[in-house]
Amino acid sequence: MNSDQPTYEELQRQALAAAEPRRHGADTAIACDRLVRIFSTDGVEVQALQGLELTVAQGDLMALVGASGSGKSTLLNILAGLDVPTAGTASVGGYDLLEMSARDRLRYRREAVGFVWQQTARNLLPFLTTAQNIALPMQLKGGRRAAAKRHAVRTGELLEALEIGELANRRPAELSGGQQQRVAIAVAMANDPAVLLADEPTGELDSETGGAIFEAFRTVNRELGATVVIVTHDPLVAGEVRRTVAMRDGRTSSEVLRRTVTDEHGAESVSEREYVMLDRTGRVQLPQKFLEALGMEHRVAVDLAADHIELRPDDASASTPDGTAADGSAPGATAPGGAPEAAAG
Ligand SMILES: Nc1ncnc2c1ncn2[C@@H]1O[C@H](COP(=O)(O)OP(=O)(O)OP(=O)(O)O)[C@@H](O)[C@H]1O
Repeated sequence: MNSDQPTYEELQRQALAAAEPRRHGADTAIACDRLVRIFSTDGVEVQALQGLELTVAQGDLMALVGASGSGKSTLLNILAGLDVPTAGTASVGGYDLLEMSARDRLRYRREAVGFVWQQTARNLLPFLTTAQNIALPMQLKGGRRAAAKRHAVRTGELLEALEIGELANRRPAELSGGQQQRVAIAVAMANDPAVLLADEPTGELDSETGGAIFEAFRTVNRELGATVVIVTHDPLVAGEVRRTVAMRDGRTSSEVLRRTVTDEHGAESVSEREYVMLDRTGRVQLPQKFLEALGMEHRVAVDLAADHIELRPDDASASTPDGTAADGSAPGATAPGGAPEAAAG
């Protein structure tokens, strides 16, 4: 037997390790591991989530992007406690989203997460004023009678933080779309949730108003300490956050991290870096544009270098028996235009 071949015991150990749930640090707000959601309608199954992995740290402000049908809303509904995954694990703010009892689920939705919908009208009760809409989630949560004073204080804090104090006594019909969304953010933050989720919150607004709403999310993230996840098609929003995660075919496929760097003259600029997800079995999903640029399909040649891994187009069929490529170059030569490189851990 080839000595490079793993033994049966090694294979068994690797399989058991891969099946173990991932461990997450105490500063993790959202952790999804191999999340699957299958919908069945009229005997047809749709795999909306296909083993999705996502970790969001406490205090993050993150955008989730992806083509229509990639599974963004499905994920958000699960994180909001409105839908239950078919398999995998998901936890938010310490709540296990698969194992929750009906009672815990209700408490989770009232206290642990806040939600802002795209349809402005869906976020607010039309017959209540702004202040009453904000106070309602606190009243539903219940508590002692003395809580009324605490509710009023919290309502005041949110009116001030979101700069909507002058709208306190107006009903939703007396507010613009942008004002309604700012009130909706205040309502979602009423019970001080660990996580604030928003599905296309700027989708019905013009770009200037959308920018102001995004600023409101930034405020609750910075000043009220909420972890914020925004599903968006808006490139302005996606380009403004530190982390943008892209979904493809029911999985997280890549992400862009941005950070502000200061040069030796003190001038600040934003540097961007794109990463692809590496799952624990070693799978990566390479950007389609890279694959197309080098005509890569079916299989690629892979080599380990000192500090990275190199991927090249499959040249096996073009090689001559002595190992030189048909074009005369040495085996493993860098492909024209440079080859995409996968992150090495
Ligand atoms: N309740 C459902 N029943 C059956 N199929 C569903 C259901 N909800 C979503 N799907 C399917 O799951 C897949 C993912 O849908 P999802 O709404 O999560 O995508 P999305 O990325 O949010 O799309 P969009 O940007 O258009 O809102 C799609 O193929 C969709 O048709």
